[in-house]
Amino acid sequence: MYIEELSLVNYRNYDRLTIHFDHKVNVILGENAQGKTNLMEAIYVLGFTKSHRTPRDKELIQWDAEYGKIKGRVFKKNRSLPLEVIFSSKGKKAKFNHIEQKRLSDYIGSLNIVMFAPEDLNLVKGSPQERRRFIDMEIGQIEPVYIYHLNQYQKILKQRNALLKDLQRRRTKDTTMLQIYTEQLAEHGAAILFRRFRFLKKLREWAVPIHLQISRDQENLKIDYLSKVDVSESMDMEKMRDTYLTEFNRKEESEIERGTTLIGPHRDDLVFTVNDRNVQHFGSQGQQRTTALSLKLAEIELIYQEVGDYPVLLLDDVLSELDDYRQSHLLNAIQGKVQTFVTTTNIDGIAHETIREAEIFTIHEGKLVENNGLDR
Ligand SMILES: Nc1ncnc2c1ncn2[C@@H]1O[C@H](COP(=O)(O)OP(=O)(O)OP(=O)(O)O)[C@@H](O)[C@H]1O
Repeated sequence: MYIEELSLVNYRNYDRLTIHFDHKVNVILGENAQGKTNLMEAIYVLGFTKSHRTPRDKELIQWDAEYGKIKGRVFKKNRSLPLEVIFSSKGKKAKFNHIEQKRLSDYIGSLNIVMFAPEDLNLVKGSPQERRRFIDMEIGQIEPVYIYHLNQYQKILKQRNALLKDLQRRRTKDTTMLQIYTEQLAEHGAAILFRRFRFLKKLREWAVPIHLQISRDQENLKIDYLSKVDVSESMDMEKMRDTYLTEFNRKEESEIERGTTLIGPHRDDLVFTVNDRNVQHFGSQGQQRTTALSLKLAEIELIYQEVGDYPVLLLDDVLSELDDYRQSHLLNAIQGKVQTFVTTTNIDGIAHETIREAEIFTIHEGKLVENNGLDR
């Protein structure tokens, strides 16, 4: 799939902008703080209806404007489809093929995106929350029902934690309501966990050989799921739910004492091992970067396998962070098959032929000042 056209109205530092993109590689060139990342973010938001940089949608609307709009035309499966996401003080709306989607989970998946930004290089080293976010976003766009379970889970978790705090304060023994929340949490928790295991199994199939190749046959990558509950990939969803229920019952007293939910997918993590050493704690920066790159490349292939179309790839300021070898591995892997957007302040630092053939858009203060691409 690829984006044919993008229009912005009152989005961040863009008043109005319409761009027609090349279906291969597009370079967004500009000095610092001109709006390169804002443009990448807009594409990301068109796919996910939320930003990768902020949880606050209000920040996406241009200062002093009433609303902000992103419109795009995506070519996939031989059709050109209009997408639209609008933000205002009343909330956000997402339209697919001119029809407003009631639930955002019905919209997500319309445009598949893989983003690789400098902060992703910290995926291995960063907090468990970052790794959970990574799997959640990826599963969500392949299987939107996952988003429904995640949203439900978060809602119930909040209510359950409030109740646990209340029980802690009141020191009551009546846990009828807690039981109801526990059952609901176990149900959605198992739906999440089951899909995470399934996703990881497929991710490994791609990421392990890619990692071996990038490391010139030197590094064996392992990806494990870390849970506080004794669950395994071979369990079915029902068994996972029962395991959660048993564990919640066992932990009930300590949960009330602590006033919070102690187990569940919101506490889980991923562990990356290279040649039997934990990369997070013992990996070199190079190994951590190779791991992040292998995961991103694996994601691209996995989306192709699952949805039958390559996603759009956003490389925000990341190429210059990779050494020449990793840079050309990445660009060789996507060459000719994945529509790619690259931001940079200086194109000279990227020698690869893919970039030399790219369409180049120069951005200055939220305006497209030059489009000197293929017809240079
Ligand atoms: N809601 C908003 N309304 C108007 N302008 C905004 C808004 N949010 C951010 N900006 C402006 O957008 C600009 C930053 O753009 P962006 O983050 O895309 O920079 P960039 O071109 O990627 O630069 P760098 O290379 O430094 O990352 C800043 O000038 C900032 O003031």
